[in-house]
Amino acid sequence: MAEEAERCVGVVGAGYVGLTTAACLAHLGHRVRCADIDESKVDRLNRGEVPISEPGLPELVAGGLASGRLRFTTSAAGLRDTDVVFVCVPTPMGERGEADLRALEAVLRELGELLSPGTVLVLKSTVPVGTTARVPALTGRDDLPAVSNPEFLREGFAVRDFLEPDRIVLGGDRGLDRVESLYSALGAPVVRTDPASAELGKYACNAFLALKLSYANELAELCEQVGADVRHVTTTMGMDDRIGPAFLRPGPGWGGSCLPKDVAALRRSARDRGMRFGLLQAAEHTNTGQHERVVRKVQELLTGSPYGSPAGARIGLLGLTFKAGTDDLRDSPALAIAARLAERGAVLTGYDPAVPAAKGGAVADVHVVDDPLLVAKDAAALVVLTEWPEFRELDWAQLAELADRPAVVDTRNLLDADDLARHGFSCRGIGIPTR
Ligand SMILES: NC(=O)c1ccc[n+]([C@@H]2O[C@H](COP(=O)([O-])OP(=O)(O)OC[C@H]3O[C@@H](n4cnc5c(N)ncnc54)[C@H](O)[C@@H]3O)[C@@H](O)[C@H]2O)c1
Ligand SMILES: O=c1ccn([C@@H]2O[C@H](COP(=O)(O)OP(=O)(O)O[C@H]3O[C@H](CO)[C@@H](O)[C@H](O)[C@H]3O)[C@@H](O)[C@H]2O)c(=O)[nH]1
Repeated sequence: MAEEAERCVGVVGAGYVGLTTAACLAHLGHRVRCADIDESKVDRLNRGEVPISEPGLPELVAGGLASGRLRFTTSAAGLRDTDVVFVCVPTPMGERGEADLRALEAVLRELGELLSPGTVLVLKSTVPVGTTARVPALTGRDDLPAVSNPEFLREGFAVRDFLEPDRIVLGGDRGLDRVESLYSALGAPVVRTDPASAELGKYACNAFLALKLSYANELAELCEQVGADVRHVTTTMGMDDRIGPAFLRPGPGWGGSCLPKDVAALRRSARDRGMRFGLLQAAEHTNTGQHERVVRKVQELLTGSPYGSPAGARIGLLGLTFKAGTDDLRDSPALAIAARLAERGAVLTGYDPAVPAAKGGAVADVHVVDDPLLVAKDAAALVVLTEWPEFRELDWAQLAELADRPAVVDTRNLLDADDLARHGFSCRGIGIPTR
């Protein structure tokens, strides 16, 4: 990388966003110092061990450490001589749906005490409108330009999305050139705007994705009522350029560490300003209803069997993470559905390729195993909750033999229902004709 590209950049938070930002900026030739309060995480990272599952990230971290361009520290003081600092700490859902900004505010107060005049403070965490404008008050400094630079990466594609973004959004009035120059090698389109529009733009995207998904899930329900196939309906929709094919796959409901909390925070922001934003409320309502619809499908499969209901029935769960390609369990619909089944007395065994049994303690209500065959053993029903492609390749003949009853609810429409029927499985998908 050219010598002039080398800048000293600070990153606070070494999670999905912070670690990806730090490793990718080092890859682009910048000198990066990344701080996190989690000592064991920092130790592991300095040894080149990446604690999250993201394709390409271990290689970038190793490369950054080897070149000396990337270093991890537990102390924000390690960021003293940086010239731009990206804040990437969590902004989880608070008790009333609002974004909990305590970690972010603590970091800003700390940075206010140590940064050199002129250091640009970049908020990459997802924050409600008005947060960037509060940076001078929170740092106690008016010589630190503040820029809103929301992040749009998806888990499982973090490195790719960072290095090939659809757009880079920068909101602020000072320091924008310096931040933009860090990304110049990417050649991505840049939206320059005011901080409020940048902050709201991020929520607007996630909320729109959630609306699209709830729409697809409601359509799927109607398809079942009228005998249509939601896959054909959404193909028809997706071929319209104005709609597009993405985010139309029905499923067990939308989850993950971002969509649910961001929809709730946007709704809260609207409510605080006297606006109801009923569309968001409807999308959330549909989403919790979707968990219940899956439980109902399991119940239907058990009706007429000796079990009659989930009470006391062994139910096997295939997939626990909120989507395939990640090991993240935060706000996973699979776990919400597991909780509802457990409430009705089901005995749950679960398998997920990204969740080793050793980590199974983190999954309430579910006995996590390392072998999908164990999930099927004596099961009254199986439920596919995450769209891991390897589930298609399972030996379904053997699963049928192991199960007490060959019955499956496929919430991702992942499996080949004809193939399953050949092995004697009765199968219920979402919004598709029943086998
Ligand atoms: N995960 C995603 O896909 C994604 C994508 C876009 C935006 N975001 C947003 O980015 C932000 C971070 O999300 P994430 O998923 O990377 O979080 P994360 O939980 O994966 O990581 C956050 C990191 O910050 C550290 N941290 C917490 N408090 C700290 C402090 N006071 N000082 C230093 N470090 C601290 C934690 O130890 C952790 O390592 C959130 O606002 C989120 O909404 C997340
Ligand atoms: O057709 C689809 C697509 C997605 N999902 C579900 O929707 C949820 C969210 O998926 P995805 O958006 O891929 O997950 P994240 O990695 O959380 O990414 C979202 O949240 C991030 C954090 O804000 C943003 O940066 C990303 O742009 C945004 O896509 C998951 O439960 C998916 O299973 C479906 O059910 N059907």
